[in-house]
Formats: sequence, structure tokens, C-alpha cells
Amino acid sequence: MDDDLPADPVPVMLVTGVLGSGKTTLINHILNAAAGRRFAAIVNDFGAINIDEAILSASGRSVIGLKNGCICCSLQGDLLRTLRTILSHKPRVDGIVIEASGISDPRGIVAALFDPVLRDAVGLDSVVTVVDAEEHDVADGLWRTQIEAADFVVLSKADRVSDKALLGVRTLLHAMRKRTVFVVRQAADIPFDILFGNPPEQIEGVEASLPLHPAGERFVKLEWTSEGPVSLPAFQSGVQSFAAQLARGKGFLTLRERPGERFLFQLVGTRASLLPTTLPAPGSGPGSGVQLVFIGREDRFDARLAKAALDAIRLA
Ligand SMILES: Nc1nc2c(ncn2[C@@H]2O[C@H](COP(=O)(O)OP(=O)(O)OP(=O)(O)O)[C@@H](O)[C@H]2O)c(=O)[nH]1
Repeated sequence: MDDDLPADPVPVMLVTGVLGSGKTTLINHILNAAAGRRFAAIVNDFGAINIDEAILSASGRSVIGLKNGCICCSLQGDLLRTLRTILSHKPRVDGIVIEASGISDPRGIVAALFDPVLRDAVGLDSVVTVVDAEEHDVADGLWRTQIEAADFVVLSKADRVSDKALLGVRTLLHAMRKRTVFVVRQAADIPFDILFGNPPEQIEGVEASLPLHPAGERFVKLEWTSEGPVSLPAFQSGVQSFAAQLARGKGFLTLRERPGERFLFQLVGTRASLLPTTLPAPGSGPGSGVQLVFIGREDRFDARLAKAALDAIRLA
């Protein structure tokens, strides 16, 4: 181990969950709740436009985005380099939160954290899996894998379902797990000292050589930008033409109808929202214009047609 790496392992929390489940929202909550403690967040967005980094940076904490790939597959080297950079900072951080992209197999990331150089410097404290209480596909192998790997399952969007439906999801989650899983209704219910500082039992079956899921084969992404504002009706009808094919859409918009304002667009499953925002633009991009990322399973999402529909918005 390098001399400049800290002697005590820095606790790491890994947050997983399928696309749009609520990982960024949860991490925002954790960073805001961590008053007086120094946390670094590493976010792994699927696209080169890192919307999550832009959302989390508003918390004022150190947030580093890993772009254009999946840290359980192609970006493991980037993750390890980023961890080493964070660990070399003085004063040292009290904890590190890693947000896996919505297509990540947590076992691959856990295996990476057992890297021989880092294993004395960072300690995996917990794997937290966010489950959308409203929309989830129990037949999805990745969803099941993420739940199997979890020390905690946080149910998001519990506010959108009935108590009966919530009980149904909780019962399902408990039935899927051989060992205890903490199912909490919202992040505020997770005791902070359990998240950081108490090593959970090691995740069963984790080995350095686990087969990793071929992320690139399952999902395609489309990134679309415009330097200027777009028309709201044209945007709505353009996105509507391919929304049913999507697993996830998000990004920032400026609209011709609302000069001087910016909006955060979110689409998960059948729900879409467009809300005014004061968040900064991703990267060093200008605050005007449009930066959007769309993700869909490759057998459903025709990114070429979607791009054509979006390009037509520019002319509208
Ligand atoms: N009503 C409600 N909405 C939520 C909750 N958690 C997240 N959302 C909304 O769900 C959408 C997706 O949330 P994110 O936190 O961006 O999800 P994510 O898992 O980080 O998404 P990806 O990184 O793209 O996979 C956003 O519109 C959130 O505001 C919740 O508990 N209740």
C-alpha cells in the first residue's frame, strides 16, 4: 500500500438499483444528512452527459462522475483510480458513497473493491439497493441480482403506492432473501451509523473472477443536445413518439415559451416530469440549451428513430 493512503479503511457504501429507481435521490439525502462529516460521492452515469453528477453537485459535496460505461464492467480501472485520488486527499474523507449505474451488477463492483492495493484503504460497509415500490419487474434478472447483493433495501416511491401494495413488495423482498435484509420505507429510516462504520457480513459468493453482465448488449443509449431552447409542444410530441420504448430519460432543458428558466426532465417507466430547476448544467456546459440522455433495452429502443424525432424538434 502507498504511504500516502490512510491507515484505517475508509467506509464505502455502494448504492445500486435499476434505472430510475431513486439512487441519486437517496444519495442526495445521505449527503445532506451527513452534516459535519466529509463525504465523497462517485457517480456512474450511463451517458457521457453526467446528469447525476450535476444533480448531486448541488449538495456542495465532492462529487466525481465516471462517464460512459459501467463500473461493473468497462470502468473498473477508472473506479480504482478515482478511489485512490479521493484517498490521497488531506484531510481524509469520513466516507465514500458510490452510485452504480442502473445497469450495474453490484457483484462486479464489490469484487473491484477487493483490489489488493485498495483493500486495506477502503472497507465496504454496506450495499444499499433501491427498489421502486411502484414499478419493478420481478422477472428481471438484474433486479433480482441487485436485491440478492443488498445489505439494505430502501423502498423508494412508497408515497405513490397503497399500504397494501407496500406490504406486498416487502413480503416479496423478504421471501427472496435467505438472510436478513433491512427494508426501509425511506432513507431517513436508515440509522447513519449502520450505513457507515459497521462492516456488514461479507456478501456471499463474491469472488474476484465473477462473470460480469454484458451491459452494452442489453441497453442502448441516446444523448441529445441543443445549444438553444426548444419548443415545449415539439419536445413533448417528439419524446412521446418513442417514450414507450424507454427504460429511462433525464436531462436539462430550456424552453422557448419560458425564457430565463431551466427545467429538469425525468422519465421513469410510464411517468415523466418537467420541473423548474436551479441546478447547474452538467460538466462545464452553458446553462442554456438542452442536454438529454435516453436509455432503453436494445430489443425495444430504436435510438436512430428517436434521434430523428429529436432532431425534428430543432426545426419546429
Ligand atoms: N414520488 C417519489 N419520487 C421519487 C422518489 N425517489 C425518486 N423519485 C423520482 O424518481 C425519478 C428518478 O429518481 P433518481 O433518484 O434520479 O433515480 P436513479 O436511480 O438515480 O436514476 P438513474 O441514475 O438514471 O438510474 C426522479 O424523478 C425522482 O424525483 C420517491 O421516494 N418518491
